[in-house]
Amino acid sequence: MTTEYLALIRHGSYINGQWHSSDSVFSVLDKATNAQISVVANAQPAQMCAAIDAANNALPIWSTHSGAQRSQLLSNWHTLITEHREALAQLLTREQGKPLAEARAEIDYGAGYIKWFAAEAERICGDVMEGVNANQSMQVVKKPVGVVGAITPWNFPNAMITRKAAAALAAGCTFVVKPAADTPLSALALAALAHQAGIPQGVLNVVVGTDAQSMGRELTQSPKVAKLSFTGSTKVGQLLIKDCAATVKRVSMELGGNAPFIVFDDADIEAALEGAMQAKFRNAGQTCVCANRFLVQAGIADAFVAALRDKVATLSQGNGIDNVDLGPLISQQAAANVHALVEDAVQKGARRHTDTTWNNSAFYPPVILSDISTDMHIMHQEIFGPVVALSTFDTEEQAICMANATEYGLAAYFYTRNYARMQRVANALQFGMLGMNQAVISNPAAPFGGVKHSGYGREGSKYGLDDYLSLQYRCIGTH
Ligand SMILES: NC(=O)c1ccc[n+]([C@@H]2O[C@H](COP(=O)([O-])OP(=O)(O)OC[C@H]3O[C@@H](n4cnc5c(N)ncnc54)[C@H](O)[C@@H]3O)[C@@H](O)[C@H]2O)c1
Ligand SMILES: O=C[C@H](O)CS(=O)(=O)O
Repeated sequence: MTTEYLALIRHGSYINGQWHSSDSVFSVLDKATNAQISVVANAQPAQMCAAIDAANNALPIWSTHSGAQRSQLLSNWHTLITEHREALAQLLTREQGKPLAEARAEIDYGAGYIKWFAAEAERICGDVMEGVNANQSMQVVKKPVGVVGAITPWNFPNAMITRKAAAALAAGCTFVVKPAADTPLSALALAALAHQAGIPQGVLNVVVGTDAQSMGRELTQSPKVAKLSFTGSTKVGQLLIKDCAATVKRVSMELGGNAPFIVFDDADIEAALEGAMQAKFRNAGQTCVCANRFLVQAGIADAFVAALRDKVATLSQGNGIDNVDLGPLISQQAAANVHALVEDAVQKGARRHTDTTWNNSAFYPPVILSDISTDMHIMHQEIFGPVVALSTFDTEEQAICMANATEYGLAAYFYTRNYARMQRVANALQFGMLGMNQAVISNPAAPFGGVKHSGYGREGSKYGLDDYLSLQYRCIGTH
């Protein structure tokens, strides 16, 4: 298997159907062992420029492909990804750290977006309408926006690319992506399989390197790039939005989150506990939709914490390539950031319910804290680690107010068996996605995205193509 996943890697950027070397290289490390997996050519801004030119030159060819032809090529890509699922998953686990079972699930999830948009490519429809007078008819035609630039994060190095690329290519756009320097190999493996699938040169380009700022600037400032699709932190998203203003680009922003996980005293507690484990510990807490703030009704809080502690105690932690529940965080520094949030909370009065200690490595142990208050940083920042931060509430109104008290608005979760309460709370929560007695909510058929500082635009679902299409209105004189 090792040879297979290594065979998927090409050691440089994929531009215009060719693999590019560079004057310098950077190492990609196994996140569990810190051993070097591979070295990769470190792209320079000029190579990002070349990728943008390649995508621009490929536009006429690609947009003359019919929807059915684009669909077939996307289906070929999907088939190859599925055939190489295990090799892709092992590669992903090594460069990102997540347990192999989660990596396999991510490959399936990412491939699911390609399958979804292969079908959508054949369903791009406009409108034909009667004119407002006898000698007139009107048409609305959907057209690809053009060259799409994308910048993606390290926490889902496969699915965050396919979630964008599949929609862009289905719409008839061409695509240039800069993945995170921590996890370039999954992106390059996707490029290798896209090449094998017959996706024409220049249609999909992957530019890997460590100089994110310079390469990002090429994307935001090039007049040839019609749209920028970003997934990452809100802080970086805000910078990119500003930088795209000069060329009036369309932007999609999938940004940070601060998800509340509300448990009412009329909830199915066992279901809520299972949901809490799913919503908190996936990818060791490093997902944008992870439960970040647990809000539990006061009367059941002690029992909930005790039962959750018992479940957390069963979690295994270690090298993701083994059969563990929690892998390492993306870096030792990431673990230190999580620890700083825990220490701040404890110093300000939070109560610790786990006797784990951090050994200063990238492996951060699961922690449960209660008595969290609003003066603690952990209440307001993405934890991005396996830490439960729990507060209590008395009334439904208080729970809603606490849940909405954040600048973020990506995902929120709540558990109740009272139908009227379910409707009231759903209507009151200011988030793009709700898990109602459900903790795993992401799938290709769903419109994934947020509001407020979690961004805008939707990925997946029947709405997912809208971000890559523009409308042309045609008023036709029939005299
Ligand atoms: N909403 C979503 O769908 C979603 C999905 C995954 C991750 N995220 C968010 O992403 C963050 C974690 O990922 P991360 O640490 O990679 O985020 P990040 O914002 O630090 O980096 C994301 C990408 O942006 C690039 N980048 C960083 N600074 C840049 C700059 N100045 N100019 C251009 N590009 C730049 C990085 O190289 C990376 O490719 C969290 O906030 C998480 O919530 C959101
Ligand atoms: O971290 C962000 C991802 O979008 C999470 S999910 O896999 O889409 O739920």
